[in-house]
Amino acid sequence: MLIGVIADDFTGGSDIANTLAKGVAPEGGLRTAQFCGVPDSPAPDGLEAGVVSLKSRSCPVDEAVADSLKALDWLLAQGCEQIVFKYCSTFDSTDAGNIGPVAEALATALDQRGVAVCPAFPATGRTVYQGHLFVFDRLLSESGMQNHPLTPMTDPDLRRVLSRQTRASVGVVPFSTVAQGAQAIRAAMVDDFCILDAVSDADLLTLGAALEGRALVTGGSGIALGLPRNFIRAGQASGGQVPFTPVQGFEAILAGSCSGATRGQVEHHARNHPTLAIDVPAVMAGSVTAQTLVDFITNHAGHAPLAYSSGSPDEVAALQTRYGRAAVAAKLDGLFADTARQLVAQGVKRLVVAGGETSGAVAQAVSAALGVDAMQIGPEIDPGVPVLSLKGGVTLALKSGNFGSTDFFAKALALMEGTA
Ligand SMILES: Nc1ncnc2c1ncn2[C@@H]1O[C@H](COP(=O)(O)OP(=O)(O)OP(=O)(O)O)[C@@H](O)[C@H]1O
Ligand SMILES: O=C(O)[C@@H](O)C(=O)CO
Repeated sequence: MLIGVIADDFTGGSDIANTLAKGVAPEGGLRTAQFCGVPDSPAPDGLEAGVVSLKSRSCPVDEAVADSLKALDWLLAQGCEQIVFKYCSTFDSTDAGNIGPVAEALATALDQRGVAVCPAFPATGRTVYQGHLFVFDRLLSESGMQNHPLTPMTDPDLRRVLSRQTRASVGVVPFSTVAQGAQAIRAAMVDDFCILDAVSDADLLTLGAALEGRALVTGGSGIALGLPRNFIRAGQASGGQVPFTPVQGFEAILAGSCSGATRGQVEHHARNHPTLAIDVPAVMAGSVTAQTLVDFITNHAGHAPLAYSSGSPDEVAALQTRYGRAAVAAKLDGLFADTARQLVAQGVKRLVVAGGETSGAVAQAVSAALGVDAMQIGPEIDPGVPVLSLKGGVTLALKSGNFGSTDFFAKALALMEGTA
């Protein structure tokens, strides 16, 4: 392996695996697989990039650092020459972490300064200008992310946000420097951490060239856009993916994301498909369980059934006040994981999941049930979301909360069975 990624959640892992597998013309991408957690055996032969997906975005800082360092050790043991720490394109974190402490631990372990920090992902509207993060035409803090259930983002100034999470120096390489090209960018990367402006894919390709040979890079999936070609041009990689085989069979959609995009997708899907709105107080009381969801799904197999907990910011806030933020999240993650486990036992073939935490819980349950940790990267459903193929003819789609078009759920299921 040449590029090794440590992703702080599973949808983010899928997102960057998709970028690395696709690459850009004319070189194309790298042979890439996504792993559920840190594997305890070597990677399959022939891979050029590997993405270790962790659930380290919202866990305690010490755990996030320890898991990330373990992932680093495994990736280095697979021969990786460049490590990417992948976090959310909306920089999801709190003043306690986990982006700063994890980035700092990785930089120390790899003895790196001048480490790139760039969450830009222009294809989904995330751009960085003068060190400030935008989602389409809004600053991050006015984009809806200020209401996120676990990591509310109320400050769009990434230098300030990251400085609250680390003692290291944080600087900005502004757009005017990025526009001057790779050499100017490299010369300007003098701080411990350097927030890199990028407003287009062309900027990301310039950054990719500037980051050639760096042992550590951090960012959203966009920062990986220009990295495969460095290895392909140097003759170290040849690229090309394992062809995707569509699968038929019973299907389910599970949504735990409360983001605006997911709630729009839920509303759209509910117009023409069987839909179960999960009663969260009943889940907390134990009267709605995984069995409730599985019964609903199996009763509606063949009609794209959706079970969702997604609620509005007011509903989420009320539930968190009543039960505690962590308690609701843990209960719902457990519910979705148990549901996925039972669905695998019943032979589910196509499973679409919305939300990073939710996807982590589900993907871990599915991979454990199937006894696999490597997932092959299939066709892209929407920017940042590929179909994943697992052993046993099971396909997964792990959708970041805010990604995907309104008809994402039906589109994903159709692509999995080759009818899109
Ligand atoms: N109705 C609800 N009330 C309170 N919390 C909820 C509710 N529904 C889901 N949650 C919790 O909110 C969190 C949503 O996070 P998740 O990462 O799955 O989605 P997201 O943040 O929109 O996605 P992403 O991380 O990809 O942007 C989960 O921990 C989930 O358990
Ligand atoms: O970068 C993003 O926005 C996504 O890959 C993600 O990490 C959301 O969970």
